[in-house]
Amino acid sequence: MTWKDAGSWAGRDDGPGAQNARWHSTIKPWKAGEGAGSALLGFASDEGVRRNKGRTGAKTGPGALRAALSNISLHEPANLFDAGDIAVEDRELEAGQEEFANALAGLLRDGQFTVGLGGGHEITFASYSGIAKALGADGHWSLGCLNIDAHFDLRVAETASSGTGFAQIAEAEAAAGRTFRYAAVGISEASNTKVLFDRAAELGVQVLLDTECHLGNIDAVRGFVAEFAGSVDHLYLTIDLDALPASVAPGVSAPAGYGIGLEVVRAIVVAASASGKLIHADIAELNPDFDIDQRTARTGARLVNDLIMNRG
Ligand SMILES: N=CN[C@@H](CCC(=O)O)C(=O)O
Ligand SMILES: [Mn+2]
Ligand SMILES: [Mn+2]
Repeated sequence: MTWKDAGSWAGRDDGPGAQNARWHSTIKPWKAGEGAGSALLGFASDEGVRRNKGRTGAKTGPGALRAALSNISLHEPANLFDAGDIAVEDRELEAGQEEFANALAGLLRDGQFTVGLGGGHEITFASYSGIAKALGADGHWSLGCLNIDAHFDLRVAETASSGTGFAQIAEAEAAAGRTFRYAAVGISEASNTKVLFDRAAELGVQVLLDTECHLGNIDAVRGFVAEFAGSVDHLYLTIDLDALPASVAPGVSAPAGYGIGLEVVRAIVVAASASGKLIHADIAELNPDFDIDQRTARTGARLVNDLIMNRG
């Protein structure tokens, strides 16, 4: 790991002290044993998106998220660490996922709450693998995977991609003798074939459709998250930015024609964070090449901030 993209941590300076704190003036490079806090770990990859025939460019997502986080004001004391990036080079996705998993497990063992900065949604299997390593691969723990996404990412294919993450997790959980626990929120009927809906039903996936995720239904949405979190030992939250409307999140591989509103996504994120079960979260699919005026990066950064600052 390297303290790459350190140049991303720069911004407005209104003076010293906690009253003027922002991310860029607070965050430090991570070193083991410096106390529990929240640690960022980037996954500079879009190989999964390339394999899934999407629009590449997400590998510069971690740096763009750091740049958008930099100026966000901090109203409470926070122990923030940056553990750098794991970069996927030369189409070596599986090796990169393994490297990310090892680095993540080290951060979790050090007592950090961790946030992965994607990268394509192939970060999901890397995140899951790191959590499993930290918890003990053969253990009897239960992990709930909560995905905010327009897509199930349950594709079954010869090679891993940004669209196969939860099928890979289902297989790994079955091999370890555990039950696959997956809740997907924001799923679009228009963007997932019947094959994928049938696979989700076979795997017992709990689903909230995009059309159900609106402010008029917010209590039910919060209840869905709380109930899912209450049913597992540990919760892993993954946010695919293509769950949001294309007007809010244009900088993704597959912009949403419908999408769920930011108020609802934030309510889900805060409910997950406040559940007391959240062990790790990540944010995926930011593609700065297609962003407009940092819209998607700023939205993603705000969600990362609110996730970390609302921990239960
Ligand atoms: N990360 C997942 N992506 C979607 C991509 C859909 C698309 O490119 O239209 C999926 O595989 O279903
Ligand atoms: Mn998606
Ligand atoms: Mn996805």
